[in-house]
Amino acid sequence: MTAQLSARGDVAVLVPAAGAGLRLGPGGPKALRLLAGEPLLVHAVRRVAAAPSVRLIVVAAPAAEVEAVQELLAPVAPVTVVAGGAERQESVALALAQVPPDIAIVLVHDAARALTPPDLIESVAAAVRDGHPAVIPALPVVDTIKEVAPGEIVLGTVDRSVLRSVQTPQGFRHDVLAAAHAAAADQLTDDAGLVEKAGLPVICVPGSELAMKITRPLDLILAEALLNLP
Ligand SMILES: Nc1ccn([C@@H]2O[C@H](COP(=O)(O)OP(=O)(O)OP(=O)(O)O)[C@@H](O)[C@H]2O)c(=O)n1
Ligand SMILES: C[C@](O)(CO)[C@H](O)COP(=O)(O)O
Repeated sequence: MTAQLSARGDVAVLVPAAGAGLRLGPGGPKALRLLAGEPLLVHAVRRVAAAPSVRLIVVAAPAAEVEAVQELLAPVAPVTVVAGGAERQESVALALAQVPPDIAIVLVHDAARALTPPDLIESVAAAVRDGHPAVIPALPVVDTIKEVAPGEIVLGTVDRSVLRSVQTPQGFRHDVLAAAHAAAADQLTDDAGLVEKAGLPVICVPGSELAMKITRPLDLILAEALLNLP
């Protein structure tokens, strides 16, 4: 059954899904790879659509797959699909252009974080609603981190107590995200980085292990196990 989005919601969620998935290995665009018989993008969008604050979902699909993705998602939720760009940041900018000015909060997600629970989406949106211009879900770093020089020469050990592993969805005041993208000079790996460069505060809220990014082949096996959790 197609989910209904809330007409009174104040949140748009952008779902960049145009990546090749090179680290996952051969098998086509990552967002269309199957997890328990369904594409990762379907898992991701179903969970986004289940978050009560969401009024609009915009997916950036691989350019050759726009129509296929529209058909794939039609039974899942009402979704706007655009062609993505060569880099994640470009895909986000192309999706952001579809968000009307009356939507106050924009969340930027990854199709690759297919099992992200709706309550994480709500907690990020709530922190933006509470007055934070930029909010990112994050987890403590569990490994010891070394800084290395070329040749894998260890230069030193980084104090991991001040490090966080950052997830999506990352939430922003709409005007803040739009200005950050308009001013972007480099391709960064996340949207909060653009806001940091603009000198605005970014805060972390607790992330979720379920919001893991499916990146390498073992991640698909882990995700399948997570899906089967009671
Ligand atoms: N040009 C791009 C590159 C990435 N993404 C999306 O950004 C998210 C996070 O990127 P990542 O997990 O790195 O995906 P890929 O770029 O596909 O992976 P890889 O780097 O292994 O090729 C994914 O949902 C991916 O589809 C995108 O929309 N457009
Ligand atoms: C946005 C992100 O998921 C936050 O951790 C991450 O930066 C995406 O990086 P990738 O190299 O495109 O996977």
